[in-house]
Amino acid sequence: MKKAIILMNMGGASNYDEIEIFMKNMFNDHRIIGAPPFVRKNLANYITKTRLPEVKENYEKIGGGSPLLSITKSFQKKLQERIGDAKVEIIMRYTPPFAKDVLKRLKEEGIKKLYLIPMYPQFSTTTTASSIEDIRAAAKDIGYHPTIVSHLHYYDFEPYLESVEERIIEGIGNEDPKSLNLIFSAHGLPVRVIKKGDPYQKQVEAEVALHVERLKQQGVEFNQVHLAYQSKVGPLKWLTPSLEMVLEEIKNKKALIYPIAFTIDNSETLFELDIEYREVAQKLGFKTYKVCRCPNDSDSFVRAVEALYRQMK
Ligand SMILES: C=CC1=C(C)c2cc3[nH]c(cc4nc(cc5[nH]c(cc1n2)c(C)c5CCC(=O)O)C(CCC(=O)O)=C4C)c(C)c3C=C
Ligand SMILES: [Fe+2]
Ligand SMILES: [Fe+2]
Repeated sequence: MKKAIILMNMGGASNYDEIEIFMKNMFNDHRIIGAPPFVRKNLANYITKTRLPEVKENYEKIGGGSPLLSITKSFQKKLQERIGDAKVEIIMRYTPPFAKDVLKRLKEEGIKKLYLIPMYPQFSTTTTASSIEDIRAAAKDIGYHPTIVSHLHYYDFEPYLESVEERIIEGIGNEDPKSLNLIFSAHGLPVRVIKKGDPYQKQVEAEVALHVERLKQQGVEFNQVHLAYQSKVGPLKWLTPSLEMVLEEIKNKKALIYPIAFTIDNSETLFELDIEYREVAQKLGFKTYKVCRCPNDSDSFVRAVEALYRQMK
């Protein structure tokens, strides 16, 4: 039977033209903004218009676009080299490649089964659920009825944890870990979303605990370990403590940041963490401020996703 693995992610603006597309699509997603469709459409246009100039400037500082798609393509190529019995495809939620276009092609190619794998380790209704819904709706729209199986999360999957710890150890470099404060920085979410039952925060916390324990077993202990939330937008109350709050409370002024909600580097890691929060840390007098890379297209992460696929029935 002809099969395809679908790597699902949010998307990122690869160039200036895609910034508006990304923002409009994101703010029109009912999983992101829970207002009725008409209100959401107007709100999406308003937020996009007001945020656009600032967001454009931010992307300029990381070379004019998000690296999310290009790194994902490299990951796709490496995964495809290891997988002979299925095609590996990418579907982004807010920027191309869109679900409808990819699925039309797969329908024509006679692909009968889809294995959906999120590039998000923790499940959230705002990310993984939104992508799965989008793919199911697009398939229905074009009259395509493959068997669909989905992986919902892998925050506790050993091969994935290993690929993260490899990056943390790489980030430590020549420093003594006991002199560093490790901050796991997770993309924030409105508290309202968590109160409705979204398991994201619980899964992030559980993953942090697993890393602390596993790193200790590898002889890697830090001065302190923290969990913080980044990327707040809009007036709602979001998860705390924010990364800024945590940086303010650290006494030894030496921080190593690990972006725990992403597997692929993007504007939130390259711009927000590596540029914006670095400036905050410098103002606060940090002597060390390092941001770990995401697993990206590392062999260990490619092997982890291959292992996830092999578990799917
Ligand atoms: C407005 C609400 C938002 C929610 C809820 C949200 C959840 C969420 N997002 C990611 C991953 C990514 N977000 C990225 C960018 C981004 N996210 C929001 C807003 C929400 N995200 C905005 C407005 C933006 C654009 C940048 C900005 O204006 O700050 C990206 C980066 C894409 C790129 O360009 O490289 C990623 C990745 C997760 C994991 C998540 C919930 C758990
Ligand atoms: Fe986001
Ligand atoms: Fe952000």
